[in-house]
Amino acid sequence: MIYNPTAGAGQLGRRKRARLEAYLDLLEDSGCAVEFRPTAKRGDAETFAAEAVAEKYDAVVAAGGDGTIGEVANGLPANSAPLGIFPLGTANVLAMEIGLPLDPPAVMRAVLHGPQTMIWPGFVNDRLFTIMAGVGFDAHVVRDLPPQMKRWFGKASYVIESLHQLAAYNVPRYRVGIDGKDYDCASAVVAKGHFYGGKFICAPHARLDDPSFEVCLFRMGGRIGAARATVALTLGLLQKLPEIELVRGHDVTITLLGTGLDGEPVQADGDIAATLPAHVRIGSRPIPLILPKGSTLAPDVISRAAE
Ligand SMILES: Nc1ncnc2c1ncn2[C@@H]1O[C@H](COP(=O)(O)OP(=O)(O)OP(=O)(O)O)[C@@H](O)[C@H]1O
Repeated sequence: MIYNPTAGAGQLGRRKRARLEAYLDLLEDSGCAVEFRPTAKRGDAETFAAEAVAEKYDAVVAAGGDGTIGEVANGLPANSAPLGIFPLGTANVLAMEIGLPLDPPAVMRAVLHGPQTMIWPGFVNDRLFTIMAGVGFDAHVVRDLPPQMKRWFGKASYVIESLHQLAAYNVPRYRVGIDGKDYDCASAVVAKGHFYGGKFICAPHARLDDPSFEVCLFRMGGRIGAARATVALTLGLLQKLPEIELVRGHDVTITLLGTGLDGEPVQADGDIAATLPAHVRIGSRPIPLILPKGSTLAPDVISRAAE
């Protein structure tokens, strides 16, 4: 189990540590031998995960938020043990995507007995992501959000930073090439999962187990465009906006339109992963992921739905 002690926010963070202790007790009570590796700094999770070969472990569990899961996934070797999740982060989007509840007994049941599926990660340049990558408004929010504010206010810090950005947003535009066809937009989310920033739906058809992306293009720029998209997303009405376009694809290139804004950020799974220009592609091999029983991504549920 690779554990990020800094994941999660303030008061809630302390409660999350209590949850972690409950996980560990339950695992030990059920007879599991757990090797527990807390991270000391950014990047440690990736280093630890590189040792998680299937011959040595039955599972490698990322205990933290989406950033920690992303680091673990980046480090996993080709013959890795399956990846499990103990959600202890601020947003926990991947846990929501697979339908994983947050209470320790349910999480433990999933890790011990849950089905597995293969998920196809994406890459931004050489950085792996599991849920989504984005440029534009959301990448600016992620880049400029002070870590201390995230610790104090948790999810609310994203709302505060979004309002701050809206007040002074100097919007660039991007050229997004999807499988060879170019689009011009003010923001773009290249999605592997359909949830975004919580239980908000951005790319309704994106699936972790599908080796393709659904790209959500935000055509309207400026503060009004960003504000409309933010409000519509939180109300579940994003797809009703005429300026939103969904495009499926496998290979995405993103460049800045115009000049003068060097170092434009690209966020992946809620952390800054690259600066433009960016090439976003599907990984060359899938990752084995442990699911909760009954997850809509579980292979048996999919085949039952197909019947
Ligand atoms: N010991 C550590 N000290 C400081 N930073 C760390 C440490 N271990 C990991 N990190 C970094 O902490 C960052 C945030 O972690 P993570 O995303 O898991 O939590 P979160 O931000 O609270 O959750 P979420 O991404 O679900 O909102 C990661 O980018 C990771 O690189």
